[in-house]
Amino acid sequence: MLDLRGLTIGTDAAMLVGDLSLSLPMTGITALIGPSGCGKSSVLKWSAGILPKDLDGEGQLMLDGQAIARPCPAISYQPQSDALFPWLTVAQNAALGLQVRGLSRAEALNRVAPLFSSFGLKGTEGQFPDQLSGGMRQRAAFLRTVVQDSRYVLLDEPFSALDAVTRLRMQDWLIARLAERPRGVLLVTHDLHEATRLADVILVMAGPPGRIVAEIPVPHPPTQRSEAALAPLRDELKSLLLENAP
Ligand SMILES: Nc1ncnc2c1ncn2[C@@H]1O[C@H](COP(=O)(O)OP(=O)(O)OP(=O)(O)O)[C@@H](O)[C@H]1O
Repeated sequence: MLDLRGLTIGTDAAMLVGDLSLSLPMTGITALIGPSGCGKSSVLKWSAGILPKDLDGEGQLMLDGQAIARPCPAISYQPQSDALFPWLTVAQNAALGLQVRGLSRAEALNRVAPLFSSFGLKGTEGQFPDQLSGGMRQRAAFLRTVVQDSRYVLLDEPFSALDAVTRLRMQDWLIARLAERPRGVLLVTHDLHEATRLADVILVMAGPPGRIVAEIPVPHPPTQRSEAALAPLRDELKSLLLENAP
């Protein structure tokens, strides 16, 4: 279990996140939803240890009950944009997270090479990011994130730039990858269909200052969810978001 306790983030002038706590189980997806600017990305960035220098963050991160320092190898983070470097090939981009963690370039490239096929990227190894479709870029970014084999993954709106069909395919693809290798995922999204389709638990944030106002378990396992069955939950989430709107 990954526990975030008493997180407060602010600038000299304003509190952006106020005394926020959340728990991430070892497996399954926890969605974090809330209005723009309530602090979702800042919570992820602080947890990943990359909060911008002009923000102050105070809080505790606990892994299986032990306080841990950030950044922590057990946690990987995928920022809002796919953040692929245009001057590196897809393989070099995918290997980058491992290099940051201390592997040589050759070792890192060897580690990612066998994964291209299951990530739907076979044949793209030597291409550059701008030669890929949006869905392929997201998969390349996701490959870079998960190849680090961290137990927890923080995903900031990973599918928001994709068209509706590609988004649905990528959601199914994410479920399949997590079934192969279970991890605890914290997924920031603005899309209530995506949250109810993928998540086991939905955390609703309000703010500023950012805080969690509801924690809602999603009924049925992801493979047994129909649009109709999830409609009342989406209505509940909409009401919560509107009630707590700034
Ligand atoms: N580096 C920064 N310096 C000062 N204020 C910042 C900085 N980064 C973010 N903020 C402010 O912190 C608040 C929370 O931003 P954050 O990006 O975490 O929100 P969010 O909920 O993820 O928004 P969105 O859904 O639009 O991505 C916003 O008011 C934003 O303007």
